[in-house]
Amino acid sequence: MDRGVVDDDDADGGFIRLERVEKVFEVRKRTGFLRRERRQVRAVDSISFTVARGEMVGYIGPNGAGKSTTIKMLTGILTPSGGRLRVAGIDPSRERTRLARRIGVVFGQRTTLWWDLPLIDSYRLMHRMYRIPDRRYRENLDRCVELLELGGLLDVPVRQLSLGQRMRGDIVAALLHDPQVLYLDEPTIGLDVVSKARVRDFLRDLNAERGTTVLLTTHDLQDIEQLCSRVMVIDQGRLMYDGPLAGLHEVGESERTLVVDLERELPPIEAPPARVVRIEGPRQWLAFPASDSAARLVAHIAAAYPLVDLSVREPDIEAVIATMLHRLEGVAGPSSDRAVS
Ligand SMILES: Nc1ncnc2c1ncn2[C@@H]1O[C@H](COP(=O)(O)OP(=O)(O)OP(=O)(O)O)[C@@H](O)[C@H]1O
Repeated sequence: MDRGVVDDDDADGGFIRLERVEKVFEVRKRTGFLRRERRQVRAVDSISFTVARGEMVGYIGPNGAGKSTTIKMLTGILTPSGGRLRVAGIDPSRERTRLARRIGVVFGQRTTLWWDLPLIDSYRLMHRMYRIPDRRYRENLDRCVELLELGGLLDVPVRQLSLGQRMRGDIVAALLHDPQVLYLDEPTIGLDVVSKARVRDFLRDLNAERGTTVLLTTHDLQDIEQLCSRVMVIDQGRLMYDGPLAGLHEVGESERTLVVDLERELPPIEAPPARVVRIEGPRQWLAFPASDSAARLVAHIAAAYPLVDLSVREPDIEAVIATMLHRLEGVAGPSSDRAVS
């Protein structure tokens, strides 16, 4: 890192700001009986971006792309090997404790709650650990518990909670100290449809009411679609795309699928640009560009065909990214960052 000064909060246009940030890991690999080879893994490779205060941004990419490494640098757990990084004007690895008061982190696959304690005891411990003023703690707790419908679960030990309940419990824990930034790593993984909707509604309200800046890592495109106006795609440590989700669908040529149940077996539905890709009795599957409106297509089919039911299936995030990367490589070689605006 070049210097250790503390800037004002987003005085120069970014609440979260990365300039050519790198993280290189040294790994030793056994290559023979007593021989080990040293190798460098460039987990994050010269990434630059800014996130404005109050933005909700998706941060996605294939496994091993460098997402967690970025988040760990943003929380101060890891120190960058190069470049410059600031969150709310703070250099995370130098002032981790000061930063901790301003950020909240939720890891979908892990919990920050005490496994054997009732939920409320974990919150009480956090109240003390973060030295949250009593009134603020009470207000935040009451509000989060009400909105996430955890009232009846506060006395239940964490290990007895369902995954969805535990996840909501973790989100409350991350918000008790009123953080300005929230990092969410797979916050809806493994949740049922109702729990996913509840978590997404809550995050949307939090962002609208408090202006909390959110960086979201997910494998669920609907998380991005419903929460983020902007998405960044990282691959092999490099930023490959930064823009709206619709643009990612375009560059990834992704398609959604409309599953239509008709009253009876009929010839293939005609609704261009959608095309029928499968028919089984009265059920037909239609693929259409993911950047197109599903509502228009549904209205057209509903007006022209005898419908019983229909549903929309989202494209798989990995498939969208794979197509996008393939196209970019085809255009300008693997190190292209052309899509980054
Ligand atoms: N502590 C470490 N030591 C050595 N290599 C590491 C370490 N942490 C991560 N890596 C390597 O850095 C690269 C990026 O890993 P990272 O965990 O950031 O990816 P990710 O995008 O979060 O992946 P996933 O979606 O699987 O969680 C991978 O090649 C990984 O093996």
